[in-house]
Amino acid sequence: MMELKHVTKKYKKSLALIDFSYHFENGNAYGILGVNGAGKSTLMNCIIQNVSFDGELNYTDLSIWDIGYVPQELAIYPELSVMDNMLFFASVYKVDKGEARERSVALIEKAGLKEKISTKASKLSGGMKRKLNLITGLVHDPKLLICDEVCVGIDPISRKEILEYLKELKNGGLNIIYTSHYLDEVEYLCDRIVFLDKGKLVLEGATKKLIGEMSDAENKEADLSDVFVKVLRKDGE
Ligand SMILES: Nc1ncnc2c1ncn2[C@@H]1O[C@H](COP(=O)(O)OP(=O)(O)OP(=O)(O)O)[C@@H](O)[C@H]1O
Repeated sequence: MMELKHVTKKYKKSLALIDFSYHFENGNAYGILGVNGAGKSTLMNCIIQNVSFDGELNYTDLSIWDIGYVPQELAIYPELSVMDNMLFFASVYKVDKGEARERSVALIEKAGLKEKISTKASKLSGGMKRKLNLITGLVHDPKLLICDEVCVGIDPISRKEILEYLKELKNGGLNIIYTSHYLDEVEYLCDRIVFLDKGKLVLEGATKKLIGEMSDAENKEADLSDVFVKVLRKDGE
């Protein structure tokens, strides 16, 4: 799908990503994990070329138009209705008008927002805004969906529905790069995990394998949060 080689992103006062090299392969959901400030959003911003960086980024069988990006900060238009937000994002991606309408209605229904289809985004609840934010990233039927903390503020039932939907899309061939501090989400959805620490890739591996190794080592039923703590907790913490 794409390869990053020696990618480094320097902001004025910080090195957010340091010499990051990784080959993202088709058919996977990748979880990007790290503590606050580890460089997760920066990595995503490099992948969608939202920021300048040093190093190489090569998409192999996709283009920037095949990527859907759902940012951590809401990126919807408050004065536009739910439907018009969808149609706006579809037009950005040059989706045919008829197709855009059809896909938008289907996604709005899937997100449980059918009754709000004509409501201005500003009048939605926080969780509904999040759902709209997510489905705008899917309106052009991307090959890769990048999700940065998409379930923050969403109630547990809707969160479960969203994750099940993402899993369904993944099983249907959508590649996903996902970051969240809710490790149960990442464990459920992601086949592989990339751990970042202070901008550096410190470990990557298959989710099940990492958890299995941890279970053996600790002689208990471990989960992804055990792996996270083991990999990223510093001595003395
Ligand atoms: N636009 C920016 N200008 C300056 N520094 C930035 C900018 N964006 C991020 N940084 C810095 O880069 C580092 C990595 O930030 P980033 O947002 O990528 O981390 P993160 O892992 O996504 O964190 P979080 O889990 O809190 O969202 C931090 O030190 C942050 O302060």
